[in-house]
This record gives sequence, structure tokens and C-alpha cells, in this order.
Amino acid sequence: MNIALFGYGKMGKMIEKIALKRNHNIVAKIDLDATDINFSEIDVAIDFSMPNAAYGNIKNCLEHNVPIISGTTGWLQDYQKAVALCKKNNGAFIYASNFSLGVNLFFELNSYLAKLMAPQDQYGVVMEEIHHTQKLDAPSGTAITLAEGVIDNTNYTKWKLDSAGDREIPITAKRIGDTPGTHTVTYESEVDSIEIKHTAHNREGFALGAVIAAEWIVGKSGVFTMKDVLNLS
Ligand SMILES: NC(=O)C1=CN([C@@H]2O[C@H](COP(=O)(O)OP(=O)(O)OC[C@H]3O[C@@H](n4cnc5c(N)ncnc54)[C@H](OP(=O)(O)O)[C@@H]3O)[C@@H](O)[C@H]2O)C=CC1
Ligand SMILES: O=C(O)C1=N[C@H](C(=O)O)C[C@H](O)C1
Repeated sequence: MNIALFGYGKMGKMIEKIALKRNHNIVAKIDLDATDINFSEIDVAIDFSMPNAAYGNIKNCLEHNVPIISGTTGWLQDYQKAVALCKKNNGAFIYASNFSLGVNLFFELNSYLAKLMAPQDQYGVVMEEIHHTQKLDAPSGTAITLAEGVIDNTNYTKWKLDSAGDREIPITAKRIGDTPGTHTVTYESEVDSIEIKHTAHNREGFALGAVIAAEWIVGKSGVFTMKDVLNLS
């Protein structure tokens, strides 16, 4: 498969390594608003760029009939526009806040736990995410997906960074060293705590998931999620 990388930073480089091992070709590495992209040679594009660049890259690919996988976080105010554009162009598009198999299993566990906890009013939920100091957005996209999993299954109504009001989920975002990504969901009562945690040891899981999604999407049309790719519930 011929893959174009939009964003050739920490994730772009890791994706290149894994894609080459899986016998794919990297035909373009795009770090800025490039205008001379040869879309006709691209089977699928993978975008791990920056919050202010992601939507433009996705739009560019969809308008050139190139399937696009996006892992960039912090651009979700434009997500519905990307969905509409994909449908209009009969294109193919996946956004995931986290492409690793482990985190996608963790999302399922989070939703299941939220369902169990919904009637237990003596518990309140709090979330924490820890990432490297170069991360631009807070809270992480993964923490937002986890909060949405709780909101969908309980009477919590929204999430907020740091302190939160009644029926709001407080998310604490810490930036420490080169931490690849650690997410904790804790239910606290006066007598005990129930905690689930995912710790990424490196970026390989994210990159492998993105390449698997790219392999999966070629030949399809529609807006998909990692649930579709991994065949989860
Ligand atoms: N969904 C997931 O599983 C994961 C998502 N992420 C997300 O992926 C994104 C990238 O992460 P990471 O690789 O660590 O970040 P980096 O900062 O290491 O890399 C981002 C790259 O994007 C480049 N860039 C800037 N503008 C554009 C543009 N217009 N088009 C294409 N590329 C551009 C930057 O170039 P330059 O340096 O020249 O500005 C840089 O090389 C983040 O949003 C992060 O949150 C990260 C890990 C996993
Ligand atoms: O910026 C990162 O590094 C990461 N970003 C994603 C997020 O915002 O959730 C995924 C992962 O946690 C690493």
C-alpha cells in the first residue's frame, strides 16, 4: 500500500517504521501546508499533525478521494464538518483519539464500569491524564473519549478541566517528562475508591493501530471508528 504521512514528528516517524515492516511504501512525508502533493499515487493517508492543521489535511485528502486516518487531537470543533465532507465526497475517514488496541479495550471497560456505577450515587468520578511536556492540547483526546463514555452511561452531563460542578467530570491534565500517555478513571466514595488505569509504555501501540486502520479502510467508503476496525461491540 502507498501511504502518505501528514505530520512527520514523533508519531509520523513511528508509523513509518511500522508501515515499512508491514511491507508498505511511504510515498509522501508532509510537515507543512504542502501544495505539490501527488494524490494519484496515494492509497491512504495518515494524519498525526497538529490541532490547527488536522482539518485542512483531512479536507485536502477527502477532496482528492484519498481515504484518511486521523489521530491528531484538539481539532474536534471541526469533526462534524469532516463527517459531512466525507459523506458528500463518498470518501472514507476515521478519527480516533487513541489508536492502540489496549486503549480501545480500556474504552470498553470504562463504559462497562460506568454502567455499573450509574445507580451508585455515593461515588463520584474523577479522571487524570499524564503526557509529555510537548503536548499542545489538554485534556488529551483520550481523556475526552473516556469522559464521553461516562456521560453516555450515567447522569454526568459534561467534563471540565480541573475543578467541576455538580454532575460534571473533573479532568486533571499533567505534563511530565516524556510520558507517552497514562489515563486513570477513579470512582471515589467516603469509604473506598475504584480505579481503572491504562499506561502506554511507548508510542508503538498507537502507531500499529493507525497502520492497521489504514490497511482496513482501503476500498471502503464511510465514516468509521476504531470499534469498526477492531470489531468491538
Ligand atoms: N490518536 C492517537 O492514537 C494518538 C494521537 N496523537 C496525536 O497526534 C498528534 C501528533 O503527535 P506527535 O507526533 O507526538 O506530535 P509532533 O509535534 O512530534 O509532530 C507533529 C508534526 O506535525 C507537523 N505539522 C505542523 N503543521 C503541519 C501541517 N500543516 N501538515 C502536516 N504536518 C504538520 C509538525 O511539523 P513542524 O515540527 O515542522 O511544525 C510535526 O512534525 C497530536 O495531536 C497528538 O495528540 C499522538 C499519539 C497517539
Ligand atoms: O499527544 C500525545 O502524545 C497523545 N495524544 C493522544 C491523546 O491526546 O489522547 C493519544 C495518546 O494519549 C498520546
